Amino acid sequence: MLALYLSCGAVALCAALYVYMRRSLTYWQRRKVPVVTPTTLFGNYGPSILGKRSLSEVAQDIYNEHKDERYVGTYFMLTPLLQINDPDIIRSVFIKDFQDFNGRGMHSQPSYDPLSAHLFILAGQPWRNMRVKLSPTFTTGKIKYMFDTISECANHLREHVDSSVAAGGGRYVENVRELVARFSTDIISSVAFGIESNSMKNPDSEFRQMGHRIFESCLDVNLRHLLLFFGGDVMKTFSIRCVPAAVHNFFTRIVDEMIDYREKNGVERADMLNLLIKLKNEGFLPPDSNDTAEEKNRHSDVNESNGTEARLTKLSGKDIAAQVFVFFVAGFETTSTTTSFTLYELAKHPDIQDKVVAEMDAALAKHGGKVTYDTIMDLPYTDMCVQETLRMYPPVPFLTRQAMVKRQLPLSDVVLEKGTRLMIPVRALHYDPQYWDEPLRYDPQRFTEEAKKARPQLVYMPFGDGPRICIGMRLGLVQVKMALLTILTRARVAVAPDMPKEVTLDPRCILPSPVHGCRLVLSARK
Ligand code: HEM
Repeated sequence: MLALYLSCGAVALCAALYVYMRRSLTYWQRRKVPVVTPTTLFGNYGPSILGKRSLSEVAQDIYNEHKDERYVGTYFMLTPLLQINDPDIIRSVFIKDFQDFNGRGMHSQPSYDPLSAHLFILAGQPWRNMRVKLSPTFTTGKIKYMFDTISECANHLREHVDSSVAAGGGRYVENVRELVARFSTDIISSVAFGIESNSMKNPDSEFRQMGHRIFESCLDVNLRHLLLFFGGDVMKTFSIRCVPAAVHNFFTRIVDEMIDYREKNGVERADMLNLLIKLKNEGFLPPDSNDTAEEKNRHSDVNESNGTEARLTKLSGKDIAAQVFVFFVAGFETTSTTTSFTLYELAKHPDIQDKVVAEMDAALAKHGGKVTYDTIMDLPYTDMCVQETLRMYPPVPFLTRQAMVKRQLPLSDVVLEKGTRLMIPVRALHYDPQYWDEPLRYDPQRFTEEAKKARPQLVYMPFGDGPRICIGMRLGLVQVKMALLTILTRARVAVAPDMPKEVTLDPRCILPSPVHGCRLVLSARK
């Protein structure tokens, strides 16, 4: 009898589960939204969940198959995800109707996971307050203020290239992806934490190890990334943090110690931690004499109107830890990916490399042989190359937004429930032949002022757009150009013979990571 009850119970459970799944997977159909047929267990993201294709490549496949639709309903397992293909709708979501779409749909749980309360994850008023506070940290004036620290890291990179070239008798082979990851780690740990991580000299430095732990492709890390987007309730129920315990403990300990040390010893240093400690003690940062007129205006707007609440609230030690943590996470992998892919493309295109190097030599001659902030700003062609790299290899290949209220999707009659997630397939837009002639070809000329004006808005967004645009964009570009200048003024780059002809991205990594690294031959310049 018991066996009969158990069998009936199991059948009823399976039937209920089946009905629930079928109902979940007809969410878009019921709203008359064009839909990509999902599979029962994984929705439309099976290849990505199974580690066969990256999330952004799946979004790109969906885009290519459905690009006549302005938006298309998909499912991440059972979670509805509306993919937006139309740049006009994207513009409304990012800019015009931003107040209703200001979240990313990620989960912050400060009570047991203080590092998750950072700018990238926060939404609504807490995000707004934090953004108002942190924006003055990234102005031109503040980047100039940190420039000497960046230069010091570049000196270590130069010494490394010089000594390796000399040791190799004039040339050597290096995985530049790892090399520039070490350089970026040194910069971010130095400008954000005020700590010399010394990764250039010691590839196993603690900061470099943490970088590996955060982005390594393993089940633990991949699961946390997915849960951050799609499993807030699971994270809450089981008190799961956004990063493994070792990473959490490292960052919280180090920031506590640094704040304590600086406050006790009255230490001031030209870095972000210094600025954040000011935000902790005074609540706001005064404008800098080196800021542009636009930055100064924005600053006074912020302090006089909507910034009042933000101005009065002071940052806590935990807030500081979360923000420097996100500067590290958002700042090191993005810049090192961009630098290494630019070097790779220049190695494949010697004519473009010649033009870049000639421009660098001319800029150095103009600035008395010194690498200053102005030297870096005097590299317009190099900048076009970097922009083209960011088109072909966007370090953040998809973006998300979340409806903060029940409302219509702009320029449509679809009603979105509060909490609905939107997916913006950045990489797919960057490769659409409708906007980019021969998209597989590396061509910096796409970024002349005329070419940029001729293109529709919001088909190119390596830094996102609107009020949530990357806060570290200018700092990131300075870092990338500094690395390029340091390497290319010492050595010529060519693709190593053992590098495959085409780049294959690791399908298990959330950010683009070439499976075979990026092996280049560096030869002393004549
Ligand atoms: C080439 C380098 C970089 C690229 C391509 C990049 C790209 C991006 C993108 C696409 C976003 C999302 C924007 C959106 O949703 O509209 C973002 C946000 C962000 N980035 Fe960057 N980033 C870079 C460098 C940096 C650096 C150096 C830092 C800090 C040191 C940084 C800190 C952040 C932060 C804190 C956010 C969250 C902003 C917010 O939500 O208000 N990024 N970045």
